[in-house]
Amino acid sequence: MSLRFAADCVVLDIEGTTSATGFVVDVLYPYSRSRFGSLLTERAAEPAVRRAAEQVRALLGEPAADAPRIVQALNSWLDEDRKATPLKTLQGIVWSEGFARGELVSHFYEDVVPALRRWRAGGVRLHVYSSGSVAAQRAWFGHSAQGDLLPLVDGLYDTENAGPKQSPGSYRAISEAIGAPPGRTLFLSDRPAELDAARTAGWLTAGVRRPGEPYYAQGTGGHPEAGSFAGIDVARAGSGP
Ligand SMILES: CSCCC(=O)C(=O)COP(=O)(O)O
Ligand SMILES: [Mg+2]
Repeated sequence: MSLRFAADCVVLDIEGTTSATGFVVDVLYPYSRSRFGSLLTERAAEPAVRRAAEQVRALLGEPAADAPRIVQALNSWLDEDRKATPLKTLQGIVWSEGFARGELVSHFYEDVVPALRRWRAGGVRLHVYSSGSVAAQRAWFGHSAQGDLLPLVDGLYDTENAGPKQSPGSYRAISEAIGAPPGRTLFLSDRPAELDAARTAGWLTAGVRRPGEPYYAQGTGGHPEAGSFAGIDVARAGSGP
């Protein structure tokens, strides 16, 4: 059964929704883990690295934490899959360089790219909102197995420029930035708590529930449910779904 929405734009979660969590955890996480040491020592003076290191110290409540202590904290957050903003910033630096060198190629479920093209051809704007940093998102969409998907995307949002994904205020901030009414904005995610926050902000929601993903057993928490993007029809509000 298809879900039908009248919406002007779609906002996409990545991990568990457009792409497999297993790929992120098995391929991307080890790639960043093995490079944090050199990033935090050899490149500590780079503004983005220095700023993220300060954010880690603040989160730890340890103003004097040195590079090995920061690396230890990052690795334990990786073990927990904690979506801490400085962890995501540092991963984004490492991953973008890996994608640019051709050492990484991103994964999208096979139903995703045809649906993105279909919705966009119908005049629907596409945005991304992920815990992964904007730099990581840009690299992810720019270096997929299906080619460069960035031309399909109108805007990228993360926990730095929008806020935490389980906070309704973040969705309000994105509505403000993209200039679309909340009631004509559809959020697709695998996590019920994110969908709840989006709905509180007045957005349309659909839970994407894919077998094998961590939130599959939990269900969508009462949000409309789709097993893949193939089962989601989006038409611009006013043009009839
Ligand atoms: C290109 S981002 C890589 C995935 C990632 O690190 C992440 O945290 C994604 O979380 P999401 O909010 O998309 O579920
Ligand atoms: Mg997700």
